[in-house]
Amino acid sequence: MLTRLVLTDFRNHGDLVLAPGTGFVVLTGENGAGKTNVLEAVSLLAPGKGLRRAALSAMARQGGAGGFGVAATLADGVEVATGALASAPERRVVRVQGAAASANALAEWLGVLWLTPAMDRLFVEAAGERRRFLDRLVLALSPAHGMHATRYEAAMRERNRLLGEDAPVDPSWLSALEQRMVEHGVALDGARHAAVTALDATLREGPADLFARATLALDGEAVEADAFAHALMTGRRRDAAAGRTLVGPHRADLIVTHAGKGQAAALCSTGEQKALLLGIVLAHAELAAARRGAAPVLLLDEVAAHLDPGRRAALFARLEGRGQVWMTGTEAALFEGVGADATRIAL
Ligand SMILES: Nc1ncnc2c1ncn2[C@@H]1O[C@H](COP(=O)(O)OP(=O)(O)OP(=O)(O)O)[C@@H](O)[C@H]1O
Repeated sequence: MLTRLVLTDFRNHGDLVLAPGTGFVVLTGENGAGKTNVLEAVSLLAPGKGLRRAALSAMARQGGAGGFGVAATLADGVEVATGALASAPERRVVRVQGAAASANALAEWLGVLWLTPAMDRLFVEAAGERRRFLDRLVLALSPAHGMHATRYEAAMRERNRLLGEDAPVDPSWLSALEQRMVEHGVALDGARHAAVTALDATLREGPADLFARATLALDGEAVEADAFAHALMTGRRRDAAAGRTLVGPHRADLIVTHAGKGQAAALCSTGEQKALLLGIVLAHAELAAARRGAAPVLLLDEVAAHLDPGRRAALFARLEGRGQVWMTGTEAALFEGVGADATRIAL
C-alpha cells in the first residue's frame, strides 16, 4: 500500500503529489487528464515494464528535461522509487530506501496487480499476454519469481545467440547455459503450478456472486529437471535451425474455462470474459492478502464504467476493506457507492 506518490515529469504530469488513503483511491477526470498515467506510474513500482509495456523514453514528459521519476512511500515507511535519467533514458533506475536495487527486488516490498481495457482480449490473444498476466499473479505470491524469469530468459537468449553463430560453439558453454535454464525454469514452472492450483481452489471456494467463476489450469506437464535438460541438449540442432528455443516454460499458457458453462474463456461473450477476468483478479487479491499478510495494490482502469450498476455495487462490496484499490473513471457519479472514506482525486 502506498501512503504517498510523487510523479516528476512522468507522462503529462510535471509534478504531482498524491496522498492515497488505505482503501479506495478514485481518480476522475476527462479523457486525457492523465488518470491511466497515474496507474501506470504505480505499476512501475513492481518488476516489469508497467501496465502499458511502454518504452521508458515514452514515459518522460514531452517538453521536460528528459528522464522521469516515480517515488512512493509504502505503508511501513519504506521509500521506493524508480525512473530514468535524462542521460540514460532507456535505463530503469530503482531505489529502495535510497540504495540502488534491481527492479525484481521491488516485488519484495509491494504487490501490484492491474486490470486495464487493453486486457479485454486477454483470453483470445496469443499465449504471451496470458503468460505475462499469470506471471504477475505468481509474483504477488512468490516475490522471487521475477528474478527466476529474468535469469531464465537471459540464459535462453545467450543460448539462442550461440546456437545461431556460424562458428562451432564450445559444448560445455552451452551445457552451462542449459543448466541455468533448467535451474530457473524448474523454479518458474513450480511457482506457476503452485499459484494456479491455489488460485483455482480460491476461485472454487469464493462467493457465488455476479462475477463468473473461472477454472484455471496451466497447459503441459510440470517441467522436470532431468527431462528438461535432456530435451535442451538433444534439441540443439533443431533450436539452431528454428532460431529459438522450442521447449521450456517460456512457452507455457494459462488455460481459463468458464466454470458455469464448461466453455473455454475465449468462446465466451465479451461481457462474460470481463467478468471472468475480474473474478480471477478478485480471488487473487484475496489469496495474495492471505499469503503475504498484505493485499496487493489493485489498479482497475476504467473498470467501473463498463459494469452495470448491480455488478458495480458487487465489485465495490467485494473490494471494501481489501486494501488499496485504485480506480479511474470520467464521472465521479460512478463511484458514489465506494463510501465516504475513499480518497477522491480529480485530475
Ligand atoms: N510522455 C508524455 N509527455 C506528455 N504527455 C504525455 C506523454 N505520454 C502521454 N501523454 C499524454 O497523456 C494523456 C493520456 O493520459 P491518460 O491515458 O492517463 O488519460 P486518461 O485520463 O486515462 O484518459 P481516458 O479517460 O481517455 O482513458 C494524453 O493527453 C497524452 O498526450
